[in-house]
Amino acid sequence: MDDTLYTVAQVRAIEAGARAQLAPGTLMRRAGEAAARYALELLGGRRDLPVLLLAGPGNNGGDALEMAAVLADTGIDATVLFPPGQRELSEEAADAHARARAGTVGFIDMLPPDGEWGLVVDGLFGIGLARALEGEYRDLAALLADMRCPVLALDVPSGLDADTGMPVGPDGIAVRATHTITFLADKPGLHTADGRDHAGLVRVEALGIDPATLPEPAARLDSRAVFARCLQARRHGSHKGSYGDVAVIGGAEGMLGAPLLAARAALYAGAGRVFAAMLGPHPGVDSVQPEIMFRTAAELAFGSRTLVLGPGMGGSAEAMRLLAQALDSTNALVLDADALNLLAASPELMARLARRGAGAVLTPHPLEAARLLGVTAATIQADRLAAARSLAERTGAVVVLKGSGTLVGRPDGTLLVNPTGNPGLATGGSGDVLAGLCGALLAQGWPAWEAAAGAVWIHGAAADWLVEQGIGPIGMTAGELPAAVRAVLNRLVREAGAGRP
Ligand SMILES: NC(=O)C1=CN([C@@H]2O[C@H](COP(=O)(O)OP(=O)(O)OC[C@H]3O[C@@H](n4cnc5c(N)ncnc54)[C@H](O)[C@@H]3O)[C@@H](O)[C@H]2O)[C@@H](O)CC1
Ligand SMILES: [K+]
Repeated sequence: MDDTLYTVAQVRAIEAGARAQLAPGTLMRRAGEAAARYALELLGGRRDLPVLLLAGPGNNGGDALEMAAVLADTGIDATVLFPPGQRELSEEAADAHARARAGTVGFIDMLPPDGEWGLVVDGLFGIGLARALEGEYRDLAALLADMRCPVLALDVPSGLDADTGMPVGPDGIAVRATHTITFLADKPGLHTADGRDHAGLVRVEALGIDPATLPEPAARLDSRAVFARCLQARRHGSHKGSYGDVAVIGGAEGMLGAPLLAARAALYAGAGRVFAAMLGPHPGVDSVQPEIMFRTAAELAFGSRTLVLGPGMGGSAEAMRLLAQALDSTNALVLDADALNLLAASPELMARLARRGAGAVLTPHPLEAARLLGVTAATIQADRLAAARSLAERTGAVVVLKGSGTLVGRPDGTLLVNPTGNPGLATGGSGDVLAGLCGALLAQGWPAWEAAAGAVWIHGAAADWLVEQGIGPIGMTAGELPAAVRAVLNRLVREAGAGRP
């Protein structure tokens, strides 16, 4: 699977390189043909269903015109909505326009109120959108939300920034497509922030460009290939000591749930032994999961345990002392929730984190990331990739920026965008499960990068597995995730070892 993601600037450079070697209009023709093939697929091969194509003023509109001409040639009733006043077409878009006019394509300049379509195609704007959708374009984008048929976006859902996954411009809106066929290369904005909601299912169409000639991508999609080498089948001759200890440090008074969820996740993800080291009073035993060993945080010997700090930890002086001690240790660390808030409030602790070098994974949600960088959560969301990069660089840690299309970044600028998961994870405690899962993978010897990438992918895949069984997304609980994580992890290990005797 091609997992590469390119910025708009990179795509423009790839385009310029390709154009120089091809006859004029070749890329647009290929884009139109590929989109028409995909449309036929989405129509289930039926040629009796009418297709509406919205064509904008730029080359994205040119793609739509080219596509309309191809669809009409195959006998499909294709209608192009080409808003009036768009007369400054590029040469290739003008050619596409002429081809569509010469065939049986119908042209309209207003959306009929009673139109019934088998498919609607969004060819208003692609990567050339320079400001928020306004006027009739905005109205059209909004109208597409009410379509009862599939909506196929060409290249990028109109209005969406392909770099960031946010609508372009203040108060901008973007088309919500069910499918997107994106040209030349995949783009990060289709997979993070609001991107997944707007793009739907993404198909990449390389337009005949050999992927081997592409430059180093700005980011990649997270996939099992990133952590495949860590998926080891268990040896018969092993014992609990072979799989590491995880100690979850948290649970200030009244905040027992978070560390328990993290501890259960660590157990179900295969840690040899799991400790819950509580700052506040604790029950002594978890009757649901009696395998978890309770300790008072102040008395916990760190030893060589993997430490998961933060779930329900609070902001006490004791919490701060434990965090400082952990930062000064050489133990593998996951820092979550309150540990991140403490870090954000203390330049001194931040300096210790930066000094310690590798071996720490930070798992902020956008608000925690905002506190760490001293900005607002809206600023983080406005460019999640930049935020994840900047946090990883400043802290020297592997950073997991949570949210739709979770990002995993490391200090050298390498960035992953996670494609698994669903809105069922938008529930209290799912972050605690992620932290515990990541801790368990570290405890089993996975390096920080693989552990973070693996935890994020598996956590999302576990939620997807639950949804497949009718458990969520509405009402999925964090407590249901650890068993699903276990199922996914075992399946991955089985599949990685398939073929071995
Ligand atoms: N990059 C490539 O190699 C290829 C690009 N193709 C298509 O071309 C697209 C890029 O084409 P363009 O650069 O022409 O860009 P777009 O088609 O995305 O739009 C740019 C046009 O819209 C106008 N515009 C920008 N923002 C506006 C706004 N808010 N309201 C009204 N008008 C606005 C601009 O003045 C310009 O005329 C790609 O997304 C893709 O669909 C394809 O033809 C295939 C090859
Ligand atoms: K579009």
